[in-house]
Amino acid sequence: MKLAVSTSNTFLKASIAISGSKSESNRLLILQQLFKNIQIENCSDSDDSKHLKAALENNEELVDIGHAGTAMRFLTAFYATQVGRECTLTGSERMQERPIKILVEALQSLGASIHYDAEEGYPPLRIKGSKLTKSQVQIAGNVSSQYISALLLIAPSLENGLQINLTGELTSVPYIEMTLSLLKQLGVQLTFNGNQIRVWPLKNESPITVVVESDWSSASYFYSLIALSNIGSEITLEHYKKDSLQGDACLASIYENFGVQTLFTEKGIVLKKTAVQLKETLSLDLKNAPDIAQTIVVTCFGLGMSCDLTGLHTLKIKETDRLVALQNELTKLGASIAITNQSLHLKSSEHIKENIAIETYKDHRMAMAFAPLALKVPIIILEAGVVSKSYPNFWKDLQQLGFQLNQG
Ligand SMILES: O=C(O)C1=C[C@@H](OP(=O)(O)O)[C@@H](O)[C@H](O)C1
Ligand SMILES: C=C(OP(=O)(O)O)C(=O)O
Repeated sequence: MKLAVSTSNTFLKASIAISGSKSESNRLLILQQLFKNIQIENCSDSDDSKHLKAALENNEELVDIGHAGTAMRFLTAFYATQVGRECTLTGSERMQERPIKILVEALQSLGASIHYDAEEGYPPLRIKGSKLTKSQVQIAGNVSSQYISALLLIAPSLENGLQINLTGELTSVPYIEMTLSLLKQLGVQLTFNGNQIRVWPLKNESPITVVVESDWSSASYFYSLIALSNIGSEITLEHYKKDSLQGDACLASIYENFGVQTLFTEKGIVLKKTAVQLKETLSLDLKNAPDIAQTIVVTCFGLGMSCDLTGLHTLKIKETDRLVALQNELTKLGASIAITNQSLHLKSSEHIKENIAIETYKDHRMAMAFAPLALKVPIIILEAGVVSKSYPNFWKDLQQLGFQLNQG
């Protein structure tokens, strides 16, 4: 689906309810399967969560989780512990290019039976569930935190718990902390000191209802919309809170640089556009919040600001190589941009080219990050349906803000 996106209304006012965090939901779905006593409210309506739910509900031999990175990593660990279960776990073409060796080797060192069906180090995986009796493992922490969360999710179900020794400089740490916080909410005992995490087996499984906070990564597109809109614009986003488990809640302070104020209310957050003196260059290290990098670069471009973003080393192994994708598409719009393997440097530019067709590379965040530019110039988003990976209602919610969407 090709969408021409435009609007003549740069003064925004709306109230929007985004569904639950995909990251929290996917952790809870795995934990619910392991411990049965968990009720989940405001679960994510993302394709990724739907794929994970379907995989957990069906006992099929071939499990295909599409583009869902967390589902791939979390299910690898989960199936490895399910005695009597044997399956092949695979995903989309891109998923088969996203590395998983670090996690597989860690699980194998614990005694898991996992084999590669095609290329070593990548899905599809042939997994035979077994009882893991070892309780110490070493794993690199500098490639993807999802490998560590995958181990943490199964840890309380292991007979002797698990001690994880992390090597290298940790990346995406808030996601590890999110996993630990959810385990603590279930009553799991654990410690996280320096590069060592210890998790004890869960003994008392008392019933618990967890209400998932709405998704902050999805909220980023509304931060960008407000940043690019007129002073006085205001959007309410429901079901957000100040003491979030999601690292992307750092948006609230980052977007102050663009004149976006965040007010925490009973209902959620209210984003308001206020007057601000923009910095010439915004410099940020995003190793703790990689999923909002695309949103931030596009906001800077839309406001004619330059930016230097670092800590982006994980972007190359996500839904697409996001550094290359950003460079290609922003260049088409007239930007001057340079990338390295872990950073991005955008020069300020005064002009944005109109009616440019943005490729989305099967990456939901490319579509959603570029859409707010429609406040400045009409823009075309190719394969716009990709948004459903994390935010199926994105286009509908954008229409609520008065945007015109024409299918071509
Ligand atoms: O654990 C999670 O829920 C996630 C961790 C991050 O991945 P990395 O740790 O690979 O950076 C993030 O980019 C992804 O969208 C979700
Ligand atoms: C990287 C992402 O997801 P995953 O790694 O779970 O596919 C994302 O949602 O931006």
